[in-house]
Amino acid sequence: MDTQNFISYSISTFRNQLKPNSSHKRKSMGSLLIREWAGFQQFPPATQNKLIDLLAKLKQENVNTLTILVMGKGGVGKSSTVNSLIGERVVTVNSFQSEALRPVMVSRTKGGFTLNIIDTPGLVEAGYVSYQALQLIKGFLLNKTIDVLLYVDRLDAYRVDDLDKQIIKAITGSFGRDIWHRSLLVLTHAQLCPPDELNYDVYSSKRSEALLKTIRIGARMRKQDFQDFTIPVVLVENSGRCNKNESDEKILPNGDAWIPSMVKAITDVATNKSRAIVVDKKLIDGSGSDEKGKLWIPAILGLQWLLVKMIERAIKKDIRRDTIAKGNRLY
Ligand SMILES: Nc1nc2c(ncn2[C@@H]2O[C@H](COP(=O)(O)OP(=O)(O)OP(=O)(O)O)[C@@H](O)[C@H]2O)c(=O)[nH]1
Ligand SMILES: [Mg+2]
Repeated sequence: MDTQNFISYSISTFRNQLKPNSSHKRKSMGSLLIREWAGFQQFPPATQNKLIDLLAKLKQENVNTLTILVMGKGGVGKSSTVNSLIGERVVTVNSFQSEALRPVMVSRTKGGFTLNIIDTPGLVEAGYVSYQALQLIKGFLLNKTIDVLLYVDRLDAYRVDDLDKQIIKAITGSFGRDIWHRSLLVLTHAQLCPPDELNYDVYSSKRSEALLKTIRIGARMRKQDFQDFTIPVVLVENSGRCNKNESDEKILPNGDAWIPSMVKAITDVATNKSRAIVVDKKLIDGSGSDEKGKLWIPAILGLQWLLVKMIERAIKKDIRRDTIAKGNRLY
């Protein structure tokens, strides 16, 4: 069988396994109950076909499970993106306040393939990075392996600021720089009319470049290292009012059917030869991540103490000298 035939054979075998009348609704994996991916049937047939081909490719690469972590600031569309990807309303979306207080993992299975998506609370609290949220996320991820990170922000925000950089820094400090090799930049609210009559693609790439630069600076990556791999950018429109093409697929203003494009980008990252992020005790405690700087803290504190002592001694000497001089003047 030549390569082309082998690929067609694998895809058709996989298609048969994916037929909708799979007998059972739930599968037991140890104590974890994993549901059949019912939301898959909600996608239009054109999208389903593209996704089946992508899942078949993953299977060829022996990837039977994919665990996707979704992180970003509050209210940027993390949960909505999870719901769009699964094709069901599985996590709560809230318009008026930050909703998720703790991480939630949603698992779905189809034809022997398991998709785990972890939705997380927003990483900002009262204008600062929420280290409490990060701690919660790290605790939740203990003993899990992250295949792909979706770092979510909005396409229709026009600025990047220091807070964005601090968030990237905090993620890098928690999970190590390598997490960015397994990442996608996901930009929601992508059905927009760019300001100042800018062309849609020009506007999107300007916004993407600004955020990618922030990731590079926040993760303290050298320009060269950053150029050696690219963080794919995926545009997403979660709104129910998203435009559709003639095949009923949700499309962006540039005509791209974004759900299959996002799954394709996820598939590429999952098979990009970099290592998945294993969240073990060492990483959680900081020694395995980029928090190695913490080891310097006792030495720095010691040096500070020495400095204070030296200044104290100098002041006392000065006072003593002053008092003797005053005494000499009195006599
Ligand atoms: N128009 C539009 N609205 C969106 C999109 N994504 C999310 N929203 C809306 O933005 C609001 C916040 O969405 P969520 O998905 O709850 O955002 P989140 O990042 O999960 O928020 P937290 O869990 O609070 O951190 C909701 O009103 C969503 O309907 C999008 O792509 N387009
Ligand atoms: Mg949410």
